[in-house]
Amino acid sequence: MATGAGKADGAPHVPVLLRPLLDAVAPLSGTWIDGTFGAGGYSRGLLEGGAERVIGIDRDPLAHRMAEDWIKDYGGKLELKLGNFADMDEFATGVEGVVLDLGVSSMQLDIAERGFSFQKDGPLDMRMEQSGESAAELVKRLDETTLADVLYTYGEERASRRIAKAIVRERDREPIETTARLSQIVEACLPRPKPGQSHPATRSFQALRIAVNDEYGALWRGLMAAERALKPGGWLCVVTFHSVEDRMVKRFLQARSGRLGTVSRHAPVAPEQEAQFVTVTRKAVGPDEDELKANPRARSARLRIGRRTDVASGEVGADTLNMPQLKGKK
Ligand SMILES: C[S@@+](CC[C@H](N)C(=O)[O-])C[C@H]1O[C@@H](n2cnc3c(N)ncnc32)[C@H](O)[C@@H]1O
Repeated sequence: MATGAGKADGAPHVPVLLRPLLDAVAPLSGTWIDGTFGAGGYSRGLLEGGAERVIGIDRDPLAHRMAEDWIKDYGGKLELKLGNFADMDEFATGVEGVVLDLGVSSMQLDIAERGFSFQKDGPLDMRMEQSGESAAELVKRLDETTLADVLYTYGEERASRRIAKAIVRERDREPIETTARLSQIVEACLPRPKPGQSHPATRSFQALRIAVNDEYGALWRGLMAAERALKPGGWLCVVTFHSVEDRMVKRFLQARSGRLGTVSRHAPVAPEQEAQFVTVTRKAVGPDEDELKANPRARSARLRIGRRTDVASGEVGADTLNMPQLKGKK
């Protein structure tokens, strides 16, 4: 079996929380959708664990190029589709399971030209699909208030207004076109981090990446698409890397398992509804000590799993999921 999967010019992508996921859904069988193929770590884990077929989806053409060499080793058992997991039920329905391992891969972060990382100087790009509006164009186009809202809502950046003001001031002097320049502008707005704290630009880069790739919109539509794609008894497994995403998945599973509770303390309790899912993980599963030692990137990862019932699907509103909405955006 080829072993080169997942290597770009840096370290290979190490799959996060794969072991607890495989243990929770064992014994594996049938067809699975891996909606975030990346370096194919989950797809290989599923097939080697007993799944009969895996349909991998990735919106980044890089993931496809990097899989070319080794994917044929799996014969027809592993198929890779270029697309968004928000449309996964167009690729397959009646599946045994869906896995989503959200965010970006190490390969994407490691290539400076992709512009995802504040640790590598490159063009301010951040587009997973390598098409559409780049982060540099977004930073150029948005007005100060909307920029601040993006940083606050998508990155939970409390200094959002200060940073947005600095971005607007600096872009008037000279367009902000590189990751290093944006990183310096953000750093200058924030106190120096204490040991163990994350880099000051982490939240701003996360926010812009989420906006550029409409990641929350894709997650919301992807959860509903998974509901349509799964057969009764099928597994929905989602790994998230920050609290806003984790809350969306939690709310989705709560809402769809008839355990919505109160939306806020001012809202009435939602009426019981027929459950489309049974929640398997009441609490999100995080990495254990061994995984943390081996892979520090796993630090913020959280796994949630639900199991599909045989009740027909319906729409889930963005407000039901507490999906972050930018102010003034319909
Ligand atoms: C964290 S990596 C997945 C790594 C993978 N589980 C592995 O073990 O190699 C996330 C991948 O999902 C892709 N991705 C993110 N959002 C997506 C979406 N909405 N549709 C399709 N692919 C997406 C990214 O391009 C990236 O390659």
